[in-house]
Amino acid sequence: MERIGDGSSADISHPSTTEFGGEVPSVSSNLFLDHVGEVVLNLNSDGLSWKPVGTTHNDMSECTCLGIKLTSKVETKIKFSNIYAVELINGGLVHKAVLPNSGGCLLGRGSKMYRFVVHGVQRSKTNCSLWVLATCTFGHTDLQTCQVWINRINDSINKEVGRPKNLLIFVNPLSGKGKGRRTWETVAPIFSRAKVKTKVTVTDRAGHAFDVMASITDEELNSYNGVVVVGGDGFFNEILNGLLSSRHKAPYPPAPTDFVHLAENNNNVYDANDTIPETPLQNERDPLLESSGPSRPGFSTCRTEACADQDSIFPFPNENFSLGIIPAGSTDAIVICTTGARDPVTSALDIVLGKRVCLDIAQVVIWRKTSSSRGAPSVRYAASFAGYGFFGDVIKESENYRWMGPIRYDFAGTKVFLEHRSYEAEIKFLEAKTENENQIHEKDIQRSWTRSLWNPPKKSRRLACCVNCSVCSGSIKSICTPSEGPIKTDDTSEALRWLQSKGRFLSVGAAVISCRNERAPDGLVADAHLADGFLHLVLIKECPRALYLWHLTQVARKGGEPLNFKFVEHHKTKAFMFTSIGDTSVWNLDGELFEAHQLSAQVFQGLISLFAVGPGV
Ligand SMILES: Nc1ncnc2c1ncn2[C@@H]1O[C@H](COP(=O)(O)OP(=O)(O)OP(=O)(O)O)[C@@H](O)[C@H]1O
Repeated sequence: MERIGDGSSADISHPSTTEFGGEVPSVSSNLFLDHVGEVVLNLNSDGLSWKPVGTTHNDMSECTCLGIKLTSKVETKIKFSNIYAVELINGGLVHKAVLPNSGGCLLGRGSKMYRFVVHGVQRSKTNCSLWVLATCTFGHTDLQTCQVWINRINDSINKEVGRPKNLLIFVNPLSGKGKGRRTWETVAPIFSRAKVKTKVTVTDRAGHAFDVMASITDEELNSYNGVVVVGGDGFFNEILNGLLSSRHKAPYPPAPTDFVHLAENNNNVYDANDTIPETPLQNERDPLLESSGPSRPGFSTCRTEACADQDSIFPFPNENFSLGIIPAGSTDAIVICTTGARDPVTSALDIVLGKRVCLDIAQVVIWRKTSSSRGAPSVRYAASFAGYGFFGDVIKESENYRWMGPIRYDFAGTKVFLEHRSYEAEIKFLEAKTENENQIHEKDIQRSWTRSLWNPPKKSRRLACCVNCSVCSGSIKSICTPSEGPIKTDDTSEALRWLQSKGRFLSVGAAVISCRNERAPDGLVADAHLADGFLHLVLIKECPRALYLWHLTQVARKGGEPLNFKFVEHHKTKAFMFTSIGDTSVWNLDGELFEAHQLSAQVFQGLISLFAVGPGV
């Protein structure tokens, strides 16, 4: 064991074992810990541990430190994986111990010390999804001793893999009733403390971030470890599309054999198995989006020449590049699904600590905006949800009440619910391996449900996504494995079979993830996972308003069973094609609106890496 210090502090004992699995500590010295007194601080390969001089472990169970009450001896250690910064602070007094029996010599009044702060995190005691900051101030009369400790700790945390060093940040100042900038100011010190370089862009219009992401060269993008969005789901969607639109090369989603798309202007026949063309697909502006800003794009594409000419050096998935979200929006479903909380500090800490999960992404191809349009197809990406009918109408209506802030969704939702509109459509979807099993299971439940309306149905088997989710990690071996998609139509080993649902629908939804949010605590589809490689189609057939209300109340209830109704179909699928018949609603993609008379969608498993740990249960 190596000792740091000039011997001015009290003698240290030489523990033969430590808190870390019996390993002998490599470094140890006596320091003064704020609010505790003199401690023996040990550093070994896992982290730091400390013990007040002259106390036993049992005494430690009552000690107060880190600005919080420590309730057990296990909290007298912190792993390097939970430390994000260490810094020297101005000399000053180290406060006396709060424990009368902390032992050792306490500093007398007026004794000056050099001090350094270890910035760490720990899980909240009341909500296991939340990180709380845990700071620990150590002092010593010798500056050199402090400096050696700082260097040692820094060396160790620099060895932690996957921590970002350089990030591109986009702040939407208008998110969630104008709280984007304030949210960034709250968490910015975490990034500077962790010595993460940030290039911050506060957007000045809708589409600004999309333009930057679409036009930035791959070379410049590669100089960053990721892009962090300070805003809501819609803003994240904008950046996701800016990132992928010009870089993600993949065929269109598979389509039923009878599908042909003839584009009028150039007589091009688009085959669903074509790779998406490199040239801009569509430069029309989406009239639905006009009201939101003067130059908001319909997410066509705006690649600059500089970018268009080069071969992509930006693979997906990309283990060196992750997206991050610091929630500041009105819904923040993606953050809630990926962190289990809606807390800017937790998200910022996940980012600086380099925690990552893989995220499925849906590619949506709009073949026809209206029944008569014959333009070339255009492509968008979604991270959480694509919804039509009720979901589209609510977002469209809510745009008129943006000034209300998040409450606009409740207001618009009530209005649209009372109108009770349904839309005729045909949905063809690929049969998933488990589909038969699901259908049988769901039919059983539906039968029992309709037989006895007053008895609650048997709970369906649910396996919600969680931290270290076995479904997601079973599907994706590591974040650097290539994604499974696209789905191949010529895959003879397992013939693709198309199933169909046709009729009048109150809504058609495809959830990529569970879409948990404050109005739907289990999400729209409770057992949709972050990276299960499936789209979860939820088709709500026309039904009496009272039953639809019943369904909605189940969505809004923790432990509710919104899928267990006769008029609700739930299908896990890899791809689907939607065609409207007659009147059309609008589509809502991660909260963003667009028109589509006909579209197809497929999922890319684990396409994106996101700074998060997954939801606590
Ligand atoms: N400076 C800006 N001015 C106007 N609109 C902007 C600006 N920057 C981004 N936007 C657009 O604002 C829209 C909504 O943003 P965001 O998703 O952050 O907030 P929200 O709608 O309040 O939250 P949520 O999507 O979670 O419901 C996005 O589509 C984004 O393109």
